[in-house]
Amino acid sequence: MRTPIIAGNWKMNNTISEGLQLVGGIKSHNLNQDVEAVLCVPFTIIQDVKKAVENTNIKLGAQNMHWEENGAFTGEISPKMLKELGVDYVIIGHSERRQYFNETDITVNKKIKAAISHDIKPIVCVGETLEEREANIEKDVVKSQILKAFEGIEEKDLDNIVIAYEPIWAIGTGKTASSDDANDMILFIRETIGEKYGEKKNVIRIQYGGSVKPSNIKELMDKSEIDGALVGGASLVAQDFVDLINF
Ligand SMILES: O=C(CO)COP(=O)(O)O
Repeated sequence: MRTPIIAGNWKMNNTISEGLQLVGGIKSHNLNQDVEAVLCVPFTIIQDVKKAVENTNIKLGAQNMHWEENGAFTGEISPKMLKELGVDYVIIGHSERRQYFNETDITVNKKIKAAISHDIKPIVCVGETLEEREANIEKDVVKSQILKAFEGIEEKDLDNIVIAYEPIWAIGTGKTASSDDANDMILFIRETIGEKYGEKKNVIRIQYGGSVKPSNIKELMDKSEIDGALVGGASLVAQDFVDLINF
């Protein structure tokens, strides 16, 4: 049985005061304890959100990190720094980072390895563009992203890795992949993991992301292969995030 995991990706939103107000709104509700709830917040708020979620089951995540522990990498944040802040999860290879900040399959792979070696759980993002889907190559694209991301990753680490399938055309557009299409791709990702790791494919958790909201979460979560959601816009509204966790 895989524990459902619903993670909010705040992206570049919320000052400290705005973020604390949002967390306060979320905490004022009862949350389904059978669902793992994660907040992936900007670096500037991590310490404050960490304090705010003490004594709750809400987990803390970052949205990116460098793979080195320290060094001459101006503007970067290292896994060691995140670990000291008590971060549980880190999003790796989000499509916005691949698109705007030159994230590649090679850096994604290095970051996954660095996260694991620092005991931070990576949420590894994959997904195709609209052009790739229209050209019917979406599965080739996603398979290639998965195989490159997992290069050199050991079987024992799969318990601590989450994959997020986020079709780029569904992010922030209001267009959700149909629950059948999302389930179909996530099954394909699971089979790809199975080709490399055998039965371990059944333990790795795979989320769907892209315009997930309270009105479509249940249909997605009812699907056999979908273990959770990575949520942008709807995670910025306390009531919506609570409704997602309590789907
Ligand atoms: O990119 C996403 C989460 O990482 C999805 O964003 P939206 O939920 O706003 O479409």
